[in-house]
Amino acid sequence: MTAEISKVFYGTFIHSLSLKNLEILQNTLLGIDYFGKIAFIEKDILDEKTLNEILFQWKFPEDDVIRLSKWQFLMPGFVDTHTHASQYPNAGTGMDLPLLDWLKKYTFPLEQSYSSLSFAKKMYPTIVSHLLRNGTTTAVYFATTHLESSEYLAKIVKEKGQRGFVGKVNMDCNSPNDYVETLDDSVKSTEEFIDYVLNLEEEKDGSRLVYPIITPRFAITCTSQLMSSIGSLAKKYDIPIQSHLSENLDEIEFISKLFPNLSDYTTVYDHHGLLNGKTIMAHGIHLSSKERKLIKERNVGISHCPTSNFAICSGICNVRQLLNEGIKVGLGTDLSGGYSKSILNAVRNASIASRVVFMAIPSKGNDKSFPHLTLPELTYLATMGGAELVNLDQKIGNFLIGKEFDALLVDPNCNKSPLDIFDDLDDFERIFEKFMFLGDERNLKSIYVKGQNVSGTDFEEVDSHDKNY
Ligand SMILES: O=c1[nH]c(=O)c2nc[nH]c2[nH]1
Ligand SMILES: [Zn+2]
Repeated sequence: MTAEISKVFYGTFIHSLSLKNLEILQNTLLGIDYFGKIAFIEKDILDEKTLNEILFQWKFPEDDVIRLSKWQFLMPGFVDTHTHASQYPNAGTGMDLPLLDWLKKYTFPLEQSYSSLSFAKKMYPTIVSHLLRNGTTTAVYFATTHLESSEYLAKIVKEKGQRGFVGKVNMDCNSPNDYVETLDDSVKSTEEFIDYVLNLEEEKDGSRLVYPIITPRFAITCTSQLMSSIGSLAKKYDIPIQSHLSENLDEIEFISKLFPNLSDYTTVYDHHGLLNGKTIMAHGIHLSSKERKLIKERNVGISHCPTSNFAICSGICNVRQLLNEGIKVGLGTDLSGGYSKSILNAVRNASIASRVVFMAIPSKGNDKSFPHLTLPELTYLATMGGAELVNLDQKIGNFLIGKEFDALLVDPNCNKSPLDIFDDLDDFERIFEKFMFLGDERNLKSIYVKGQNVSGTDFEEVDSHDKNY
């Protein structure tokens, strides 16, 4: 017992041990060291004497313990595995067109505005704050093609204390005349961007919270040469890759015309060296079984973005099938195809999407059980599943000793809470389910990344019935 302890919580912890196993730990004491790592977890502490003995061993003052009040709990922070920070100003608008028309009419013109750094300075701090405030402790961002604005987004993510992957977008064809790069510029500025992000100041333990991610927008807007070149950069710097895959039927048809010698959309990315265990592909709705097999073989993760899929009518991803086939899945908000910045909203729409898939397939025989995504599965996708996609599952995603403490202190009983608790009826499992389906940022009393409370000054104080903090 050598680690110095910086924080100790006592109360209820809810987290995923696996897709099927949601663990609820009550009367639990959890300590965090000065590097933000979980140093100890002691379960079933039912009396003050035992509690004090443990605190004494860890040389931690009893008065400094953060005691959660009745019905409060801590859960792992959310991982948003796919979102476009640049598109936030359009969130909640422009849901009347399918993908390719939507890009042309609404999305490309907005993204072009980020050629101005002062526009980026107005927008990016707001979106990063909103995501954090909604419990997203790790986010995987698309910026735009613009180097300076993309660097600024990475700087803001770092300053606000969020864990993040930031991508400067690459696009050198099939794009508007005023929003397209040359092959050379695209590759050069991407390498400059990587260098900038990798040189942002490290954490006190030498690790980093913000990483660059290679971001070919999608195979429609990238030439073969561009995809191969930035695939090489991903290899050279050993950094992750993100893009879009099989979102919309017109998109897939366009791809087959652009790459007639390659058998399908997934193979296009594979051919250009873009598929590996650090690749995140958004959507993956209309994949053939051959494509799913390749995705599994390459250990690529799929970011399921149901709100976006419903809003711009792209289709409904059969997540159950992906999971059954052993493909990694996380959740994404996909702003602004998706209108909501909250992973809680993605959880709810993932639940609905899975029920729609079930209803669209005529039920067979006597088995009337729903193959919809369950609460433990949805929780896993929003936390551990996301951590797997960003290859941080050994570091974050649940509460195990040695992991970094990325967590949400949830107060289901806060002032103006969107959910009601009935003491005679409810238990922690029901309260947790209510939070996942009814809760919102008002319920998030504190947000921790690597043990630091990042709730910050731009957060409104959430009233509480309890004065322990
Ligand atoms: O949902 C999406 N949002 C985008 O910005 C985009 N670009 C290519 N494909 C895309 N899909
Ligand atoms: Zn997207």
